Order: sequence, then C-alpha cells, then structure tokens
Amino acid sequence: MRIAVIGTGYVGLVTGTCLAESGNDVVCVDNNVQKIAILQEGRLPIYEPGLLELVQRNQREGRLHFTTDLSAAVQEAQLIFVAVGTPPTPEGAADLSAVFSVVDAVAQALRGVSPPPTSPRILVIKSTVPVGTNARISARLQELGCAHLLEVASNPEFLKEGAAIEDFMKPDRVVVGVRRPEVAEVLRELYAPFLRTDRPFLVMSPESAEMTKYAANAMLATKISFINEMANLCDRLGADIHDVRRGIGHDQRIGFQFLFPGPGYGGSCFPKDVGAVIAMGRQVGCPMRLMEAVDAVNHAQKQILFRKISAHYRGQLAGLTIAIWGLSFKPRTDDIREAPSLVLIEALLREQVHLRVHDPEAMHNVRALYGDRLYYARNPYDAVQGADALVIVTEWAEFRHPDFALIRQLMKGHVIFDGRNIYEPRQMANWGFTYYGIGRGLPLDLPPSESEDPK
Ligand SMILES: NC(=O)c1ccc[n+]([C@@H]2O[C@H](COP(=O)([O-])OP(=O)(O)OC[C@H]3O[C@@H](n4cnc5c(N)ncnc54)[C@H](O)[C@@H]3O)[C@@H](O)[C@H]2O)c1
Ligand SMILES: O=c1ccn([C@@H]2O[C@H](COP(=O)(O)OP(=O)(O)O[C@H]3O[C@H](CO)[C@@H](O)[C@H](O)[C@H]3O)[C@@H](O)[C@H]2O)c(=O)[nH]1
Repeated sequence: MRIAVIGTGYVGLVTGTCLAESGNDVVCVDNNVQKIAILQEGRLPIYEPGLLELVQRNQREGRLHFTTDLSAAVQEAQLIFVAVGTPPTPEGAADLSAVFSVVDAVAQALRGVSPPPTSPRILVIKSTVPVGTNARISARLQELGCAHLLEVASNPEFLKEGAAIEDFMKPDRVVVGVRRPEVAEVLRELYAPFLRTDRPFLVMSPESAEMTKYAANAMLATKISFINEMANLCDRLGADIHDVRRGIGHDQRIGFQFLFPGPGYGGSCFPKDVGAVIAMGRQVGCPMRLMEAVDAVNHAQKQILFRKISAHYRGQLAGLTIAIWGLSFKPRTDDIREAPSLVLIEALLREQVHLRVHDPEAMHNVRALYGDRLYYARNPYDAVQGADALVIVTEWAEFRHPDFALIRQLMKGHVIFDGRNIYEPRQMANWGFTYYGIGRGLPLDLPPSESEDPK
C-alpha cells in the first residue's frame, strides 16, 4: 500500500519504518526541516534501539522516503497516518492544534484530487487524542468539503520507547475505531504481517478506541503510583518492597509488570495522558478522583530522591558534589521529557550542589537545557570522581554491575541513593557504602509527607 505518515517523531518514524519493512511504500512527512534533512542523510534525530538499521535498509531498498512536502506525499497515499504531538495545555488537556493543522493541510492537498477508484483514502489518527476527536475531524472534513475523499479511523499506538520496534512488530493487540467495517478491513490487511494468530485485531467505535488508549495508560500509571506509595510506607515501617512486590506479583490477578517502584513515572505519555483523562472528566462533570491521586502521588514521588538526599545530609547540601547516573526518563532512549532526573537536578542546583552527570544516550538533550551548569561525565566512573554521593535515577543496563571497588576508590564520600533498586542493600553494605533504595525498609528521618506540596 502507499502510505504517508505525518509527524516523524518517536511514533511516526517507528510506524513508517515498520510499515515499510512489511513491504509498503512509505513517505514520512515532518515540518521540522532539520529532522527531515537528518533522516534523508540516513541518520536518526532520536535514539531508539534497532531503528537506524531498519531505516537505512528500507531507504536503500526504496520503500521509505522522507519529505517536508505534505501535499505531494498525501496525494499519492491510500493511507495517511497522523502521528503529530498532542502535548498538554496549561490546563492539562490535550493540545490538538498540530492535529487540526494537519487535517486542514491534508484537506487542502486533496481538494480537486479524485478519490482512488478501488478503496477510499483513510486518514488514520495515531496520535493520542481525547474522546470525540475523530468525530470532530470528520466534521471538519465535512466543513471543508472533503468528507467524500477521506474516511477517518482511530488507531491508537501502544509502543514503549526503548522497545518501540518490538512493540510495533509484535503488538499485544491492534485497536481500530471506525464507523464503517470496510475501513477496518483495509487496516486489518495492513496489520496482518504483525499479528500472529493469537494477537487480536480489535474493531470498535472511534470513541471507544480513543478511550482505550487513555484507559491503558491510566491503568499503567495507577500501578506505578500504587507501588510507589506502598514503597514509601515500607520505608517507614521497615518492610522491603522488593519482597512485597514478589509476594503480590505471584498472585496472577496482580502480576509483576509495571510494579517497579522508582522516582516517579516520566516520559511524554503517562503524565500528559493522566492529565488529559482528568481534564476530560472535568469537562463532562465526572471527577476523576483516582487519576487525580495517581497524578499527585507521582508529583510527590519525583521529589523522593531529593528528600532522601536532603534527610541524609540534614539539609546541609551546599558545596557537596553529587554524581547522577541516568538522565533519560527510562533506559534505552535519549528522551528526557518529564524525566525524574530533571526534577532532581533542579532541586540540587537550587541547593548549590555540584553535579557530575552521566547517561549513555541523553547527555546532548540535558546539555541543551543546562549548558555548563553541570559536568557531563565521559562515563560512569568519571561521574563519581570526588563525589560525596552517587544517585541512580535511570536503570540503564550498564549501571547494574559496575566495579564497586573502583567506585569506592574514586568517590570522596560513600553514599548511594538507588532510585531504581538495582542494587542489593546487603551487598552495598559489604562494599562499605551507606545505601538508600526506594522502599527497602531502611528508614531515613524524612519529614512527614503531609507537609510536602504534591506539585
Ligand atoms: N512517544 C511514545 O512513546 C508514544 C507512544 C504512543 C503514542 N504516542 C502519541 O503519539 C503522538 C506523537 O508522539 P511522539 O512522541 O512521536 O511525538 P514527537 O514530538 O516525538 O513527534 C511529533 C512530530 O510531529 C511533527 N509535527 C508537528 N506538527 C506538524 C505538522 N503540522 N506537520 C508535520 N509534522 C508536524 C513534529 O515536528 C515532530 O517531529 C502523541 O499524541 C503521543 O501521545 C506517543
Ligand atoms: O514498573 C514500572 C514501569 C515504568 N515505570 C516508569 O514509567 C515511565 C514510563 O515507562 P514506559 O511505559 O516503559 O515508557 P513509555 O515509552 O512512556 O510508554 C508508555 O506510554 C506510551 C505512550 O502512550 C504507551 O504507548 C506505552 O504503552 C506506555 O507503556 C518511565 O518513567 C518508567 O521509568 C516505573 O516507574 N515503574
């Protein structure tokens, strides 16, 4: 099939590349000239494992193209995917301006073009959009006199950054929201190569498809805030969340996934989508109390590492040198959107702490924000040189088994704050470190949490 993907970010680029990989003829469009120039040269504007090889191969074999010319791209396409950003407004709702500007541009490009003889062109909304947006897009096309040229379908994306190709190629399910079954059949054919026999292709209304996406992220965010709250209670009561997690995870009704405590969830999706669910509820007079709590717990959790550091040093932080390992919001990505590391960096800089940071992929993005206010270490060992403490914020695989003898030798102080529980408290004690994890039952004299401002 001939496909245009508009918006060549994490989702659009992965979608376009994977669809080219399954034999389609794909053109990816973006209005960011620099991004498209990088892609045309066979390089990537983002880091996503395995993506570069796939992009280069499909480009070489002539199935994958990049352009800023939306008009030319959509005129040739049978399927037009919209994968532009839907960032939060100041009120927490989804900002749909990029989506509607693309809808208008597509309508403009197709005006005067005849409908394809066999099947209709389909405008597939992959961006995460509030319930009712697909209907609003159909109404807009009607208004522009283009409704006969385009069918609208919702097809939310569930990929995770860092595992995006695997998630796209082997999805747990594909969800499509359509008004007419014929439209779903075109998408079923498109996705057939990725759906092994046991992976469902779920057809529903556009409203239900839009809601499914938010409900999935809301559930996952809830699990994380739940375990973070339990971990904080473990810290106060002397229980170990590591054992508790195993104790509950074996109950098949609960399971193990997305129950790792940490410094709060980040990324471009959970914080924004929980906010959008709250905003949708507000708009229709249905208060989303659980989501409000999930969000508040997460805001507070993003302060947990700073609170532990501050409690350990009894508030005397000025002049300390602290090493931070991990800046991206999760491993295997260079994305720092809503990353817990940024909240910690802000708080420590405010206290005049010297920071030596290291991340395998995200350093350039943090440097763009902080310039020379931080020391960007060449590797994890360079980061801990002369440091009073080491903080693990992101659980990159390369941080899991470091040379602790060397670290001890390089550091000035011997304190580790492990925001991801990647080390064993007993082992750390054996190496001579004072060790704080999240919920490992090693209480610190933290001030009561009622006193903290959840925002
Ligand atoms: N990042 C994820 O893991 C993920 C997963 C599932 C769903 N989503 C959803 O997918 C959507 C895209 O997310 P993302 O992370 O890929 O965003 P992104 O910011 O990485 O990419 C969006 C791209 O759209 C481009 N763009 C914006 N306006 C445009 C226009 N008018 N014409 C052409 N290009 C335009 C931007 O330049 C950018 O390259 C969002 O709605 C998000 O919620 C994201
Ligand atoms: O047990 C866990 C799991 C995750 N996280 C944190 O949660 C955040 C999000 O992680 P993850 O979900 O792995 O990454 P995303 O790329 O944000 O993916 C989420 O958001 C996407 C955008 O909507 C969806 O498509 C995915 O299904 C959904 O997992 C990160 O800060 C993680 O550190 C935890 O703290 N504990």
